[in-house]
Amino acid sequence: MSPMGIRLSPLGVIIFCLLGLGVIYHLYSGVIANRIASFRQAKTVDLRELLALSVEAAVLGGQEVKRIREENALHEKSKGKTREGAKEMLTTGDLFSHRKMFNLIRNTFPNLQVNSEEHDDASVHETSVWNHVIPEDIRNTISESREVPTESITVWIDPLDATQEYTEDLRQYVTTMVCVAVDGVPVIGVIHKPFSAYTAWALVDGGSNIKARTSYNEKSPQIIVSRSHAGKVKAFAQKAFGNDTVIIPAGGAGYKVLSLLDIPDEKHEKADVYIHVTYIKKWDICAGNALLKALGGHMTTLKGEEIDYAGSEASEGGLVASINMNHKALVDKLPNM
Ligand SMILES: Nc1ncnc2c1ncn2[C@@H]1O[C@H](COP(=O)(O)O)[C@@H](OP(=O)(O)O)[C@H]1O
Ligand SMILES: [Mg+2]
Ligand SMILES: [Mg+2]
Ligand SMILES: [Mg+2]
Repeated sequence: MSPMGIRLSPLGVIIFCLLGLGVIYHLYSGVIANRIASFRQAKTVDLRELLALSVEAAVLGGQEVKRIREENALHEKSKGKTREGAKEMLTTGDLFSHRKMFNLIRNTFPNLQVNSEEHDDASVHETSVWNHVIPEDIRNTISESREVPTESITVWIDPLDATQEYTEDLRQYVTTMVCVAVDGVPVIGVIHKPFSAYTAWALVDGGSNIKARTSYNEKSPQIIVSRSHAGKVKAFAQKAFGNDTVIIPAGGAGYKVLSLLDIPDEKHEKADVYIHVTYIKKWDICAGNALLKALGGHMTTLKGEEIDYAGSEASEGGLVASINMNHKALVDKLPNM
């Protein structure tokens, strides 16, 4: 007899414990499975998968950008001012594209550090997850997977580049962009043009679906610059390359990088060098930097320093981008800011 007068059968105790464990397992099996899955995928990510996911995210974001423009439902507002005092615009296109792009990437790889230009205060539940199907063009170009530690990755998203031009209905300048940096070095770049359904992608030391043009004018380069955040870039370029230098003002950092490459679009302007002299953010330039790097080109600060795509969003020191020319000689021609 037990002290309480109740006799405990050992078999009964065992059955009771097993039942208890069963109930606990039933209640928490989902949680446990998720923990195991996230522990497994916490360690490494395949860059080829991440490239395919980045393309998918840029395309899906682009669909939102296009839809909102076509419905004329931009609801534009100012979210602040740049250091130089220009209005920083936010539209429904930026926000809806952000929701698609950010959530698709985070739902697929919950442990990745993803930095988007936009934020979603409404925290809308967007549950889409990538289907892990790598498109044929990527599989044909990049035959192997490449695993890297998850903790070394920073993803930069620009859900809508050239928002100013988007509000002015200058659709050709608009892009969506995804960039993946490993230890701060840009390795994946995706620039998507929603209004012409064109996507450029590249994985450094892996492959790309875009090439450099066959020739560039190194002596008297045509310089592509910002049209809405120009600062003193025109005088800067003329000081370096002479008063007759052809300056092409254009919207969007993504658009300007593509203008240096061999893009199959007659209407997309062509330039030899891209220069920006005001402050800019890493989501604006990382994808272009990765694309150029993959094709043998360069994007640096105006002093020729590499840009570190880890840490804060700020990129000080302006930028100069070129391909198939002597980048160091180009930097040496630039005046001191
Ligand atoms: N001085 C500045 N401060 C903050 N953002 C800047 C900037 N100059 C350019 N940008 C951003 O860089 C992108 C390209 O600019 P531009 O078209 O003038 O060349 C734009 O991105 P978003 O449209 O994504 O905001 C723009 O907002
Ligand atoms: Mg913006
Ligand atoms: Mg941008
Ligand atoms: Mg943007």
